[in-house]
Amino acid sequence: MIPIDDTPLCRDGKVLILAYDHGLEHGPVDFEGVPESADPERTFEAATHPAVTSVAVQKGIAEAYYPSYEDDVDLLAKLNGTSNLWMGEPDSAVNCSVEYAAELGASSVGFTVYGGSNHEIEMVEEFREAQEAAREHGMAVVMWSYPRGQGLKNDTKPSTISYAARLALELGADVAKVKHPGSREAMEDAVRMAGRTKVVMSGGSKTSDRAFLESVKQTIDAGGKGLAVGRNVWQRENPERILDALEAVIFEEATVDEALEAAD
Ligand SMILES: O=P(O)(O)OC[C@H]1O[C@](O)(COP(=O)(O)O)[C@@H](O)[C@@H]1O
Repeated sequence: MIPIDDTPLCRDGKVLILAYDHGLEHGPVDFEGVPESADPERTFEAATHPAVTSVAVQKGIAEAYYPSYEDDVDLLAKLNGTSNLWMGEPDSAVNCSVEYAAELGASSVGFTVYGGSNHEIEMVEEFREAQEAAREHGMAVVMWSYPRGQGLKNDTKPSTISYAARLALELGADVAKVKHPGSREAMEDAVRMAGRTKVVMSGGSKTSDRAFLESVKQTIDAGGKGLAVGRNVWQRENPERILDALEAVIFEEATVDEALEAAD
């Protein structure tokens, strides 16, 4: 574990990762509601908001767009990913090395592990290689810890999320990105299981401002350290407005009402 509070991934010990790997993970369907969102520059612009600690993208987007933003935005390079065209048991191809992520200017790396998948063994072995290489480069490691597979029917069950958080600690991640398990108590248990690994909530599909901010608030109140979010920011017509509200909830201990007021 490295002292990630001293890295750009954190601000005051908290984390707000703006994720934009959906073009690979879900495909163009995610850009349909707000067609401008297909342009990566729009998300890089949003990532210049002071609430955002890092932007998480795949190698190709980093190569093509990050050079114009490297002075203003911190880069988290996602090292693996799968398209929605893949119909097999959950798996994720490693498409970028830690060495290349460092060359691209990333200060941290992200890696998906599908615990419980029939491919868990290989994924964990690939994670080991990435985690140890990241240590050599002093880069923080964020695990997208998403238990899923044919044996797992409910991937947001509290016990599953606690296990996801624990997997991240056991395998050496600095940050565990997990789905919201449905209540503050369940998130508290996940935070407890993660020990010194910071827990951040995964944003999920777009919901109302209030519902989304309430889940983030629950995460912070449960001891979580922030959020890794995509659709709930850039699928909005005005990403800046929700980022203002997120800044209030995550970094300023605001209530949801106060945050909504601050954003208006
Ligand atoms: O849970 P799913 O549908 O596989 O979503 C994976 C996507 O969710 C994220 O982990 C977080 O983004 P969202 O906030 O949009 O859910 C992305 O990095 C990734 O592309």
